Amino acid sequence: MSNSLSLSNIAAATAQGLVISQLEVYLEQYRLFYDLNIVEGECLAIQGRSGVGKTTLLQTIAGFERAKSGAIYWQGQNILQLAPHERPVSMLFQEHNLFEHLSVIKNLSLGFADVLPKEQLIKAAERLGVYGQLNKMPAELSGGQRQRIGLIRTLLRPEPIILLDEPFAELDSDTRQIAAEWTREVAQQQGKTLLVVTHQDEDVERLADRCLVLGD
Ligand SMILES: Nc1ncnc2c1ncn2[C@@H]1O[C@H](COP(=O)(O)OP(=O)(O)OP(=O)(O)O)[C@@H](O)[C@H]1O
Repeated sequence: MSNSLSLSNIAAATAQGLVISQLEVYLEQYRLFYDLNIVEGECLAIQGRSGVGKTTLLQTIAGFERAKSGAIYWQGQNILQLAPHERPVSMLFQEHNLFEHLSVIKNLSLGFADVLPKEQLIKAAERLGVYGQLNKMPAELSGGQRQRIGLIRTLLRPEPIILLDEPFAELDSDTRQIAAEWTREVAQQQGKTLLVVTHQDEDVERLADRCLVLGD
């Protein structure tokens, strides 16, 4: 099943009265207000000036910041009271994504309760140019290599909602394109619902079904 729903598909389905599964976010946090709906399987890019509240939105959906008030519905259930590890969410932060005392491959295996999707991990590492780093410690990696390892782990974990906070910021333009296209492909194949904070319009074009520009 392809979960890459175009907006026209969504409009058509809605017109036919079909129930569309959504992530619904109604939040008050600090002095910020959020009201957004994201269809399951959609990729939403989030932009806006520095300080407008992009990271706060992702951190609150993931449960790392406690909302002042509101609700977050996923498939009809309010997940706002759940602890971060209980939420159906996998998040890539701007930094601090790897455990320093664990090798890269051990970092990658975190979050897989059953079997590590080793073949998938190796394919991803090859595609993103970090295969040679798998047996190293995080301290031996460059910022861009760390970012790609974090991206692979975040995308391949089983949670259906993926939050990426400036995931390509440390990558050169060629690697950025490869990483964005890989992200899009995996998200589509696995039916992930993706929220991506980015300052780059090219990421929006490569990845997103829709772009939300947060304003004051
Ligand atoms: N713990 C906190 N307590 C009070 N206000 C906070 C806290 N954390 C963030 N804020 C405020 O929330 C607002 C949004 O910050 P946030 O980091 O989400 O912005 P952003 O859009 O992600 O910025 P950038 O593009 O620079 O990363 C800012 O005005 C910030 O001062």
